[in-house]
Amino acid sequence: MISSSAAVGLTALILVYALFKRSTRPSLSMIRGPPSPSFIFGNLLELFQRPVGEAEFAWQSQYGNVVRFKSILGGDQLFISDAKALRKILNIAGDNYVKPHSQNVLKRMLAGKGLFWANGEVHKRQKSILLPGFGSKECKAFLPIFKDCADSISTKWMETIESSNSQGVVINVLDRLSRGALDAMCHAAFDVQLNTIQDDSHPLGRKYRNYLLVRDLFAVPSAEQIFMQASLKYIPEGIVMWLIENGPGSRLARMRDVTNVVSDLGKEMVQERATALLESKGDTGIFTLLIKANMDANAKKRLSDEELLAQIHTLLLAGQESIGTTTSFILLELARNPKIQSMLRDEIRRTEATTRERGSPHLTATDLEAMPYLNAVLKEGLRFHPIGTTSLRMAMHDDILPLSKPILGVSGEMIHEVRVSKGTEIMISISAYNRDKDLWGEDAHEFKPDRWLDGTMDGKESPGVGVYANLMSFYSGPQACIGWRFALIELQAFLSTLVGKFEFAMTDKAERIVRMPMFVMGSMVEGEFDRGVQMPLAVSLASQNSEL
Ligand code: HEM
Repeated sequence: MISSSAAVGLTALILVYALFKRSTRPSLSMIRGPPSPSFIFGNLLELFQRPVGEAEFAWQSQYGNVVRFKSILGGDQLFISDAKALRKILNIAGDNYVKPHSQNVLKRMLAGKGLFWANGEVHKRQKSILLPGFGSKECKAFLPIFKDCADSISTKWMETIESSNSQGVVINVLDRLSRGALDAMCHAAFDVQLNTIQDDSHPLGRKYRNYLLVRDLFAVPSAEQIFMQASLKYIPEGIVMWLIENGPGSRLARMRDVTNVVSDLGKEMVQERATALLESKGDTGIFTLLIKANMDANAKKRLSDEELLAQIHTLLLAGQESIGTTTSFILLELARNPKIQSMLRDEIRRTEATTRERGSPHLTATDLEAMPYLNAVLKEGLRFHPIGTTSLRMAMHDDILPLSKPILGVSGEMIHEVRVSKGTEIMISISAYNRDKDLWGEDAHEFKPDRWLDGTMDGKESPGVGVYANLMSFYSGPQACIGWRFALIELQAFLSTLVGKFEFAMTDKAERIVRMPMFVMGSMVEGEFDRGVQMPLAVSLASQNSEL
């Protein structure tokens, strides 16, 4: 156990080192930003203990898309949501902006030395191995798997409604959606059928579900936890990793526990399947790509054993949390906006009817792609509720960031470009970019799928960031989400199936949903934070005739 005097000593060392480092770094003092309520915590408590967007949107509205705020011990950090600056950081000069080790140690602990963690050449090698598995054709081929998972979720919800003997029932929709996303990921990428939708007994299902989000891991961190997390940058990576791997505390123990379960499953899958997969010719399945790279004779293309397990872990983590949470936030918006929900259901029913007429049992990927309202709802959901809300990057060299729109400096002068010096940490705000009124309109803070259909978005100059619909939700540049096509098809399958069959309405608890910043954004009910993440909606069978 680490004694309290050792903790005090470590904190004192951090303090001295942080103050020394700060005095040697050129300041960003020309840039305006919010007053810091505390020298120790800076503005971090506003960002990490309050709902997502509360501080960010207020800063964006008052200071613009580049804001200086305080991290711990008076250190300056930049908060950026300006499209041109983001393009420079992520697309043009990506090699200069790396994931800082304060974040990377956690990512390494959560998912090993995989894509989430990797920087530079290691990242390029790892990504080039996996990319062929995430092409458009490859992802479309997963549609039957996604559809099966959506049908299984429907069956479970149907059983709950029938057993309640009432028209509708309150269901925490996030639960089965997360299980469905985990099952879909395992089946599509690794050909393993967990069936956690039906049965909660699989160890991975039980341990993994909502792993990142539950209260004992990342939800609503205490001030001390926020301080420790921010101070990791002042401690060498090796020491931090040792502390994470050996340190006391229930959060660390839980993280280690889950990592062990995933590693065991990964090793089992590799042992069982490696020989058969290696013999398969021309197979670009995700697991095959990983196994073949692990055996590659060329060291420059090889994936080590440790990296192979890390990719499995990374994909399970990324594929599950993201889809379950995004779908449940979109269902929340549909419950808040019955007219939008009804219009979407009408489009689903019309398309299903056409599909039946041509003798096809299910909507195909082409059908889903051709549904304007479904895709408008999806884009708006991703814009409004991007589950990865921020991402940290650190400048390796001095640089100049161009701006789409000048900002007012502290002395009243207009600033057209921002000078960043080596070591500057940048908080990329995905959520603020996605609400920038210059890009999305004066009603950017409204959930309005019509903006994608009524010409509002036409004729606007492309901001040049993002991989889908100019949104930052899947990030941008070489480190953008590898699974974005996979995610879109899965979201289309989940939404079209579930909204076609069920009607979603608000509940008292749903009125109290707040979006809390965790590793990814989570939905919690005000007054019930001790219950972790949830999305309690009233679910009933949708009437067969829903035309408005
Ligand atoms: C709605 C769904 C999803 C959203 C909004 C989303 C969002 C993101 C974001 C914002 C990042 C960048 C994180 C950062 O560097 O700070 C990212 C990276 C990543 N995502 Fe997703 N994601 C989604 C679904 C998926 C799925 C389904 C998979 C896997 C099948 C996946 C795999 C990954 C991986 C491996 C990375 C790391 C990529 C790299 O560093 O090159 N994601 N995702």
